[in-house]
Amino acid sequence: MYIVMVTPEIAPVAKVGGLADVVFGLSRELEIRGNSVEIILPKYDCMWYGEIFGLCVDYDNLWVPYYDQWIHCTVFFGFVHGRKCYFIDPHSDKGFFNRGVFYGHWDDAERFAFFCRAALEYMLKANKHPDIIHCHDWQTAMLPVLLYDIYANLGMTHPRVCFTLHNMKHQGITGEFVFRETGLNPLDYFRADRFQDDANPHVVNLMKGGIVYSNFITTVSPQYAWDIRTSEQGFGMGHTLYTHQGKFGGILNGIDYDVWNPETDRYIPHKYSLSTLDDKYNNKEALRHRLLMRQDLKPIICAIGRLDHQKGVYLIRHALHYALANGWQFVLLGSSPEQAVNDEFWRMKCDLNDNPDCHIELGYNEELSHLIYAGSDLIVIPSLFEPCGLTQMIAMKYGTIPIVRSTGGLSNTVFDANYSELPFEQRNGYTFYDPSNEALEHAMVRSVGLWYEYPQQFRQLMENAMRYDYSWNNPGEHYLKVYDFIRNK
Ligand SMILES: Nc1ncnc2c1ncn2[C@@H]1O[C@H](COP(=O)(O)OP(=O)(O)O[C@H]2O[C@H](CO)[C@@H](O)[C@H](O)[C@H]2O)[C@@H](O)[C@H]1O
Repeated sequence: MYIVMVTPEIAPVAKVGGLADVVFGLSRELEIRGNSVEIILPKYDCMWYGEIFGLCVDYDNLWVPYYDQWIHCTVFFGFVHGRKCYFIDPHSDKGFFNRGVFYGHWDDAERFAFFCRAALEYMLKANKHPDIIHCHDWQTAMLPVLLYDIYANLGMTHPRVCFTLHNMKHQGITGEFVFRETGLNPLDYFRADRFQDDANPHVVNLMKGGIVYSNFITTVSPQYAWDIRTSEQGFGMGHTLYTHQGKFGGILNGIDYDVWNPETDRYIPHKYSLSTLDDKYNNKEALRHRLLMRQDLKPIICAIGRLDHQKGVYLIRHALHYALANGWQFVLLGSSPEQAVNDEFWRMKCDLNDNPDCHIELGYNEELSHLIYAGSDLIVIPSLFEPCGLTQMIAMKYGTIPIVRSTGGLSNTVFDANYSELPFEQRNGYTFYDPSNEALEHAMVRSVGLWYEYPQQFRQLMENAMRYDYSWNNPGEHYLKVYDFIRNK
């Protein structure tokens, strides 16, 4: 099958969050299974160019409609760790993708609507007729309607569109100008059953339009698929998803075991596996050494991720203080797009600077994250909502036990050591439900209690976690079934 991914991110060159990992890992898996996969994304000025190989011009004369003008674009080609990527570079004084950051500008909707039109124009001109176009999140949600309204009439009748929702919190709320910008008639699309937002009839909801016009919609775990249809976690999209539920389903993400594997990880000093698990503790020593923490008989609890409200920032903060108050160790790696949250954690970092049981690293550091996954005993993930979550799956591969709030994908992947109905061999972590300090403390006490009092059982739990297969193998198969299903329609 010939698949084109249209995406705002791909790891590691253009990564803000887990979406980037998913696009990379899924593309790789699909290729391993004999499919042809190409990836189209914007050519951001802030990409990590050192990881793009053989970057060269693929198509220099692409003219993309924009209101009543045309914008000249150049399309570059390059390999990102073996994946075939096409980067669209618009030459406009608006500097669409030359802003030094990926997102966060007032005209984000306009920038990405343009990207959708440019991606289709490029496929048309370069004579690419994929079986499947796979779009990711609101940034690419204009593509299916543009395909249907404009490009099908120009001969692109073959491709079917799969649209994956990674996070319902960001839906691309904007004004009706995006239709005029991309060559669509607002009267046709600014309607209640199409792009009009359900809560505010005066605004356009790009994600909603993507749902209406795609052939199939997926989200990144079965539980989240349920949550967003039936609860406030849908951020107002429940009704639309209910209406389109016949073409909607949840497929659990995978992680890329080529990147996340303690047996081969180039970023950790001591490789290990199930049979050499003792070597994990050398990484614990190395982590403490690197972060100037004290070597002692204490568990290390870590937290890794975006410090976004979604991730339960107040619970992360509490976990840190609670761990230190009990004489355990804590390592935090994270960053926030919000200045106030960053400032708060900087203050905490300064206050705890001399504490030998704690390290706070603010910013994005891929390499350090590997050592933290390998060197920690436990990872805390108290998310208020979590579409899938990759960090718990990565941690388990490294024998690091997750303590999670049971929501979305976390509840599909982490099974409580004490309370799960599964046999002990299938239990792999600790869960709690109530988003309160007390519920979190209870789960932390249970996990650390086992670590101190019953090390053999704790080790058994680590082995259980490491045995789980959260690779792209199963999800890859599921996505191919979805593609086949819509291709034959
Ligand atoms: N400061 C930092 N330094 C280094 N590495 C860092 C880091 N902060 C985060 N990371 C890494 O980024 C990834 C984050 O994965 P998440 O699942 O938490 O993604 P996120 O919430 O962004 O994405 C959304 O999309 C993904 C993919 O669908 C869903 O799993 C998720 O639930 C949804 O919210 C992990 O690989 C983690 O190690």
